[in-house]
Formats: sequence, C-alpha cells, structure tokens
Amino acid sequence: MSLQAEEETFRFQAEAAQILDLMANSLYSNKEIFLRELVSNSSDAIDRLRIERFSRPELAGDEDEGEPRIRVSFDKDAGTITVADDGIGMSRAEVIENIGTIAKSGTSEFLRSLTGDQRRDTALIGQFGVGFYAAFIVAERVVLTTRRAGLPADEAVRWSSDGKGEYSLENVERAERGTTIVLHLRDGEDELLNEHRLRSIIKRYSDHIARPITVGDDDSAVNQASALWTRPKSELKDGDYHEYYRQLTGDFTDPLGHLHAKVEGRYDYTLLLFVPSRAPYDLWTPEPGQGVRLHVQRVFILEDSGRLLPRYLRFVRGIIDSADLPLNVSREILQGSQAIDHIRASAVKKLLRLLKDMADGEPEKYAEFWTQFGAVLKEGVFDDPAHREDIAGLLRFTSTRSGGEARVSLADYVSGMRDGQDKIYYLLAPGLSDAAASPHLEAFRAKDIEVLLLDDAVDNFVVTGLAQYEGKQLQSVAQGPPDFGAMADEAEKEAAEQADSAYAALLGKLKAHLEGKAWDVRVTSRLTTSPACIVANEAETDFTVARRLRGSGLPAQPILEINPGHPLVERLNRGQDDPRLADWAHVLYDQAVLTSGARIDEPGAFVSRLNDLLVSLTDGSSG
Ligand SMILES: Nc1ncnc2c1ncn2[C@@H]1O[C@H](COP(=O)(O)OP(=O)(O)OP(=O)(O)O)[C@@H](O)[C@H]1O
Repeated sequence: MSLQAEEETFRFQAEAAQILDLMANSLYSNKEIFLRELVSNSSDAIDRLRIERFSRPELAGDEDEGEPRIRVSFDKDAGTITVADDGIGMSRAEVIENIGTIAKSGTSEFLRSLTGDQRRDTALIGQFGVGFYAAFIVAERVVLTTRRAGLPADEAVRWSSDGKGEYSLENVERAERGTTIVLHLRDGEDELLNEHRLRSIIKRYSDHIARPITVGDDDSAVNQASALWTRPKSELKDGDYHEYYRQLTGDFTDPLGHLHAKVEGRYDYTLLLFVPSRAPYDLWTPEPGQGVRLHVQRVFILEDSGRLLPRYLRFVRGIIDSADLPLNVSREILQGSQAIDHIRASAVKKLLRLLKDMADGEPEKYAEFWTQFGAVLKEGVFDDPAHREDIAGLLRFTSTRSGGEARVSLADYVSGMRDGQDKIYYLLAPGLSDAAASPHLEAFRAKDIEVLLLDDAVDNFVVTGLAQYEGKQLQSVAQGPPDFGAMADEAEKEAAEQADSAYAALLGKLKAHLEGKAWDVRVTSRLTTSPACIVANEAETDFTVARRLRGSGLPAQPILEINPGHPLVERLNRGQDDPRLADWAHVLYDQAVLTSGARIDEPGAFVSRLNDLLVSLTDGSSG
C-alpha cells in the first residue's frame, strides 16, 4: 500500500468551516438548491472534459461511451442521494484545492455580504462559487469519489466529510472517469428520497442544463437537456428566462430586461443577455468577477468581464454562444478575433436599443435601472465615442426642476429651454445638497433657467465627453462669467456695465487686500441673494473637479465675484475708506469659499475677523 493510499485527515480552512456551518444552519428554507449546485458542477465538469479533449486528443475515446450525462439516484434504505457524472473528474491535488480549501477570493467577500435574510443569502451562494458545500444543507456526511480523465484507475480519490471542520482523503480504485457524490441525508430528510420529488426539483432548477439528467433507473432525461438559448423564442416565456437568469447568476430577483437574438450571416451566434435589477457587490471593483459567459457551440468556455462587452456595460449578465470560434479558444485569442469584435459590436447595439425601449416604454422600470447602473452607463460617454449619441439619449439627471430625482433626459432639458437659451447649463458639486444650495444657481433660478446638478465622480468626464447635445453646448454655471447669451436683456447689460464702472475703485481695493488669495475680483450678475461667490477661471478645469483632484477645495485661480445688489456690498462701496475694509474683504472671500463647499485656509483668522466686525457693528463704531 502506497503512502497516499492511507486515509489522511485534513482540517478545513477557517472560512470553509464558517460556510459549512452556514449551509447547515441558515439556508435551510431553500434546501432544494443543493441539487441545483451539484448538477451544475457536474455539467461544468462534462463541458470541461469536452474542451480539454481538443488540446489533449489522447483523452478522446479512452472509454466506450454514450452521450455524457448526469445521473441522480437515491437509496431509501441507506438514506442516500447520489449525483454522478462522467465529466473530467479531479486528481487528488485538485480535490484538495477545489473542495478542501475554498481559498477562493470571493469567499470572505461572501461571508461579509451575508445579510441574514435567507432568501438573499441563498442567492449569494451561486454568485460566490461555494456551491459544492450546499450539499451539507441536507447531508450529514458527503462522500465524493472521483477519477481525473487521463489518470489510471488506481489513482482515483475518495473525499469524505461531515462538514464539521475536517475531511479525509484516501486513494481508491475506480473503473471509469468522472465524479460520484453520495449524500448521507440528515434525519428528517427522508422526503427527498422520492423519485417524484427529485424530478420536480430538477425540472424546477435545472431544466436549462444542457446535459441530460436522469433520475433512478429511467434513462430518459428529466430536463429539456438543451441550452435555453438554442430554443426558439416563441417557445419561451418570461418565467423561463427568469429561471435561467437565476441559475446563471444566483440572483433571485427578476432581471429588468433581457434580449435573446439568434443571428446568422457572416458570423453565426446567439445572444442571451440580461439587465439585472440590482447591482452586484463587485460592480465597482477594478475587475468585477462575473460578466458574460462565452460558449462555443453550446459548450461553456470562459467567463468574461472585459472583452465581450465594454466596461460600461459590465452590469450585463448572460451568454454569448458563437459557432465561429474554436473550442480551445483562450482569452488571448479573443483579443484578436474578428468574430468577437463583430459579436461585441452587435451586442452593444442591441443592448443600447433594449435600454432605449425600456426608457421610452417603461420609464418607471428605467428609473430603477438608472438608480442601479446609471453611473456605470455614463462611462460610455467617454469610453465609446461611436455610441456617444445613443448613450447621451439614455442619460438621466437631477436638475433644479426635478425635485431631487434623477429623471431629466437631455431631450427633456432641451424641450424645457427658455426662449433665446442656447446652452445646457450644469453645476458640478460634491453632493446634491451642496449643489442645490449653491449661490451659482441664484440668477438661473431667478430667470427660471433649468440647471443640471451633477454630483457623480464621473460627471465631469461626461460633460467634457459630451461637450454638446443637439448642437447645444454644455456650460458650467460656476466657471467664467455667467453667460446668458441671448437671454440677457438690454437693461441688464446696461446695469452690468454701470456696476462695473461704479465698482471699479472698490474692486481695485479688494483685489489689493486679497492679493495671493483671489486671482481676480469681479462684479457679477450671477447672484441675487448672496453677497459673493467663488468661480473658476474659464480656462481652468471646473473647480469641483479640481477639488476632487487636489483635495484642497479651490481652483488654482479662484475668482471672487461680488453681487452689486447686495446691501453689504453696496455699503462697502459707499464706505471705501473704512479702516476695516481689509477685514471685510477677507470675510467676504472666506464666506464665499465656505458656501462653495471648500475649506478656508485659516479658520481661526476668519472667526476673529468676523468677531471683530460684529463687535464694531454692535458698538456702533463702524462706518
Ligand atoms: N462534479 C465535479 N466534477 C469535477 N470537478 C468538480 C465537480 N464538482 C466540483 N468540482 C470542482 O470543485 C470546484 C468547486 O466547486 P463549487 O461548486 O464549490 O464552486 P464553483 O463550481 O467553482 O462555483 P459555482 O458554484 O459558482 O459554479 C469547482 O470549480 C470544480 O473545479
């Protein structure tokens, strides 16, 4: 007997133990999923064998075989359910790695994501690839026997565990390749030992599995045994798609929409793509795990989140099945594949069309979509210039008229423009409440001009990427002089010119006092109620962006704008010889900085200046 043939005992990793405990104790209300998970692993194992045979032809035909299948059986007397496949199997090292450790990256994320809500938590199992352990929901002991394709009969392995912290491994003989999993059911699970019951679970959860699944001695398949996307659309109902989506993603909420298209022509391919109704936990990680699964002639090849669809559609789930790629296609080959380029372009077009139809036909649903994925879709404006127009049409914004909701499209905005208005105005701000309170909006409010309020980190790239929509230029309200174009009437222009000359002397003095702080001081028609505000030089990046980039809060060349109609400013103009004018200048500047949401340089100096001024005012001793 070789050393390896002896039974050895191993401890599960701590996280594995936690997951096992969870399976056994918390996910019971959805216990049938154990079968879904095991069957899905078997189906993957059969697919992997088929793929491997392309690169290792010696594996082909090593046994006389019929169509690969998944067999589910049960033994009432022994209290066991068995799931067996003739897939690729596992070597000893693979068993230790795949079944023993769960050292997978998603595991701790999985544990962190648990909510305590059983339904949701069950949904997570599929997403995080801890499916095998679902066996312990119903089993008190699981025995897995497996032989890797290509290895001799005496190198099969038996893994066994009660899921309580340890598992054992021993070498065994096994005549045929593949994997057999025997579940010794817990007390009270006898109702599962029933042909009818097992069939209905399979029908319900595994109908779409492309391999035949048999139960008991009956050799006919319980499931449809054809990949769902290969079936004609006319045969499929929403419910079928939803169930398939659930299997694919582990997400128990119905998707917001799906598209199913079989395309024949220069390239033959099928798309079955879903728009989920909520964002996955890793939507914002640099390399989101799930994406679109690539199949070649129905065989699952790889999961891809970067090549098959652009990043701004990374929330889409589903499958692409191509007839034009080799089965041993790799990620590298995908890079240069014309077929993939073609399929990707067509998928993008169809997805954008699906979203447009949803936006037009089911605005409520689209609003849900936007809440979940709008910030991702926006990236398309600068990432995919070829579809910029289409994506622009799908954008939704909060505005000064939208009551806090992101529901204004650019088309809505344009149709609500005032006579003579030729620009689309926006304000970038770190948050919506900052935006809504911004002094930069005052004149726009007074003139009833709508302003888009942008608070997403990507929004700056969106406005610079777009630059214009239907010939209307996008214009920041916090940058450069306010520009009302044709909407400024003659009287206003005249008043502005008069103010400029009436305030010239004061401006010079303020500028001198604020040297090193304000790059310029100007009179503005932008304000109606605030005395002053800070704007960015027109040549600079918008200052909210500068703030994000530098973290300091102000543009490099901050301009102080003062409101000639404000009593405080009028009074300074009248009393320019006030010995406290320097203090006034600084207080005016610092409060404008504060209302912009930025930090002031010397809060202590600001407070003492302000207090001095208050004291002098209450003394009645100030000019
Ligand atoms: N029947 C089987 N035949 C061959 N390998 C298997 C079988 N069942 C499981 N495995 C191996 O064990 C690994 C772990 O399985 P598990 O179900 O826990 O996660 P997963 O299959 O990777 O993820 P998911 O559940 O999301 O499909 C699999 O990736 C596979 O390598």
